[in-house]
Amino acid sequence: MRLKDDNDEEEGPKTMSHCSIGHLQPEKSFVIVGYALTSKKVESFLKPKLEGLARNKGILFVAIDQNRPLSDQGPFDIVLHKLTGKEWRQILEEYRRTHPEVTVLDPPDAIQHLHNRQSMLQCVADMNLSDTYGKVGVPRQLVIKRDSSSIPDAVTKAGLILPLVAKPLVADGSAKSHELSLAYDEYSLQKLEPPLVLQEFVNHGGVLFKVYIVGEAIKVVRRFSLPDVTKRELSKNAGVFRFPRVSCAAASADDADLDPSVAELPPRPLLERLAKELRRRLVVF
Ligand SMILES: Nc1ncnc2c1ncn2[C@@H]1O[C@H](COP(=O)(O)OP(=O)(O)OP(=O)(O)O)[C@@H](O)[C@H]1O
Ligand SMILES: O=P(O)(O)O[C@H]1[C@H](OP(=O)(O)O)[C@@H](OP(=O)(O)O)[C@@H](O)[C@@H](O)[C@@H]1OP(=O)(O)O
Repeated sequence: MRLKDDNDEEEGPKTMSHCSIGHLQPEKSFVIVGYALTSKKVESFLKPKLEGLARNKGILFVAIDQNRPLSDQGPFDIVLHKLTGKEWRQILEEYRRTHPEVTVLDPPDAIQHLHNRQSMLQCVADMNLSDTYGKVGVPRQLVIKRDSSSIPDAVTKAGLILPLVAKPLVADGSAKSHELSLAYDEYSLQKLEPPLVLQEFVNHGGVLFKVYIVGEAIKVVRRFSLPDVTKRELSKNAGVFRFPRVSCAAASADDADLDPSVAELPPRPLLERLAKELRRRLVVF
């Protein structure tokens, strides 16, 4: 896309935020990324450093005004969004229909199943990667749609082993969807609020890896996580413990002096296969 300056009559004024059109070279081609994100996400993601780096590579971020029709804004090469809700979904679908030349990251249909913790893991569970570089699996889990009094029985029938991590079924990015609990005993399970997913707690040495994938690029970061639960702790603890967001950006363990047995990053070939397979199955960019 060619972005000219403000006086260009052909293209009309651009809605620009976080960048000043006056600084642009009139004849330079820019990729224009319209973004629709929560203010929290703008703060954590659209850092001046990222914007500067992007601009040097010919990429401009432009805020989408959610109070104005999307078609009146732009033109965009890419629409980057992380908003949920039926109304926004319809706006994007309509925009995709009328602007097939614009890449929407990601199309609402493609990410719908990621808003539910059961369906989001299904394609991982369905994957049958050979065990050449390490195993890929999901914790054993059970979905409870309603009736908290039925949980202890359902857990016994499913043969799940305590402790269990309880996660809201809906994963829509809201603070509520991040409210996780750890249940140590069967009786306390009735205190949980469906709809939820119950997962067996998997000891993992108090460290986890977050894997970010963009195209062929794979970036792994190390984060502190929940500590292992020992048999002794399990026998002396009871009840449900709510835990705040663990493994967030502030919990980086990239530079921590860790035992090599937990610090070692997952093998690259495994991540590459996983990335390829997930992209194929999820049909996302
Ligand atoms: N089955 C489990 N066994 C042990 N720890 C778990 C389990 N599930 C989640 N955790 C812990 O809870 C944290 C949050 O889990 P969640 O499933 O919400 O991950 P997430 O979706 O990757 O989180 P985020 O939205 O922050 O990226 C994990 O980082 C991990 O520390
Ligand atoms: O809060 P941050 O900006 O850091 O981003 C977090 C992001 O929240 P947001 O996109 O809603 O803001 C989360 O998305 P939802 O599960 O809520 O959809 C999830 O992707 C986390 O892994 C991200 O943490 P990070 O991996 O970057 O540490």
